[in-house]
Amino acid sequence: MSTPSAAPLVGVIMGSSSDWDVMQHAVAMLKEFGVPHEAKVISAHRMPDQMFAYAEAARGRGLRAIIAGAGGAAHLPGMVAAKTIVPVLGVPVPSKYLRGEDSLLSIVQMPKGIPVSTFAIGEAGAANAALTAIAILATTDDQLAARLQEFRARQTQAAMDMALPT
Ligand SMILES: Nc1c(C(=O)O)ncn1[C@@H]1O[C@H](COP(=O)(O)O)[C@@H](O)[C@H]1O
Repeated sequence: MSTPSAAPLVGVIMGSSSDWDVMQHAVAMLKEFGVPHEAKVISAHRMPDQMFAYAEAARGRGLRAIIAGAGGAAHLPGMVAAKTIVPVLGVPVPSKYLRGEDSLLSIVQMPKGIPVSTFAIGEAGAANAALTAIAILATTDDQLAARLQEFRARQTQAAMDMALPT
């Protein structure tokens, strides 16, 4: 589909560098599929002006999906979604005191009209957000669609090959 140096199609943003342990799983999946992407720390709380600028420029820069991860009072995905029509995929990052249940509820309970597609808490959510971004791109990219089908087939085979210690 694209060379790694091509303009990013997917933006991966997170509220803090402390979210990287989780969000790296989204980046790893995008890399595995060869999808041009960028990864940045953007915080609605700590850098609201930069967050607005990022969201406002996203569509014009060619981003087709934004994966936004945050923990605790996780307003980043919703606020980005408020400022762009690029699909926003929200990843709840596990928090220190409430295990990410606060992150999940902060992201998922959006008011009607401003959607954030919300994923599971943690690593699986980050990986699945990337797979959804890839699926969005695959609607107009047959090569990427074929790679996604192969990924699914490998996963099915791995499940069928699972053995139990009997
Ligand atoms: N939820 C947000 C936002 C935001 O939503 O704008 N900005 C930072 N944070 C979150 O604060 C947590 C703690 O951040 P620090 O580790 O930097 O103190 C992180 O999980 C981050 O996503």
